[in-house]
Amino acid sequence: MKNVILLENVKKSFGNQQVLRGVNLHVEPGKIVGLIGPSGSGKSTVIKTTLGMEVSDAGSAEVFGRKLPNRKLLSDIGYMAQSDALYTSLSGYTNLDFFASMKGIKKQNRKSEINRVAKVVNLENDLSKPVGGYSGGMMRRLSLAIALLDNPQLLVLDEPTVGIDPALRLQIWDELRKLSSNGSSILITTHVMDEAEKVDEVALLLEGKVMDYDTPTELKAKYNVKSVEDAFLKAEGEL
Ligand SMILES: Nc1ncnc2c1ncn2[C@@H]1O[C@H](COP(=O)(O)OP(=O)(O)OP(=O)(O)O)[C@@H](O)[C@H]1O
Repeated sequence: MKNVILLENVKKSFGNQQVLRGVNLHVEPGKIVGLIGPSGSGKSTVIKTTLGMEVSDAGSAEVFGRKLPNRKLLSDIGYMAQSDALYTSLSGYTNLDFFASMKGIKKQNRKSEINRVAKVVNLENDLSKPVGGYSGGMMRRLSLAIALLDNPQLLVLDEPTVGIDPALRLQIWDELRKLSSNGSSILITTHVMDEAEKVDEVALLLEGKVMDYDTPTELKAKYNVKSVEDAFLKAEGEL
């Protein structure tokens, strides 16, 4: 399979606001693709139409060569939404255990897998606490740990590092890189521009389209700037 994600000419309006005006995007196996764009440009909408959570008005969206939603494929995808979908009255451990069982991880393997993902996000000492008492950053970390369960073939992460300290961010990026070197693909949205330097390909979402798609190095060369942030600003016409 050439592309794990393939979006062709995807269009989406909400009422009379056209948010996506013909989005083309692909994610190849083992690649980390960063989707960046101004607030409100439609990054989450791209993700939701990819995963079949929003129905597009036109165009096609395929994951692993299939249209979503598709129950069978869902267990191969780790998705982290922008807002946390957690059971706040339950402990971190029980949340992880619930999602681990949803993903079909066998009971005898769950404990070690839960401890592994909790360690990646530094939550191993907070697992017995109820999630309702977690800080915002801790909830983001727990959501990310849930997405990482069972080393999915595809990770789709919507702003995963908001509210996460720089040191832990580095640790998380190490884990994402490890996953991708083992063949997993990752589509990630971010506002943190130094994270956009770490991806394999950057997709610039502007005016409802992917205006540019290239490696960070090529993008910087093309716009003759020193950072992805400046390339982004130049593409936006702000530099
Ligand atoms: N379900 C919906 N109903 C109506 N409007 C929506 C809906 N979902 C998104 N929108 C609108 O579509 C636009 C794009 O939203 P989206 O959340 O995709 O942007 P984003 O690039 O992810 O933004 P941010 O970076 O701020 O998270 C916004 O103007 C938003 O108000």
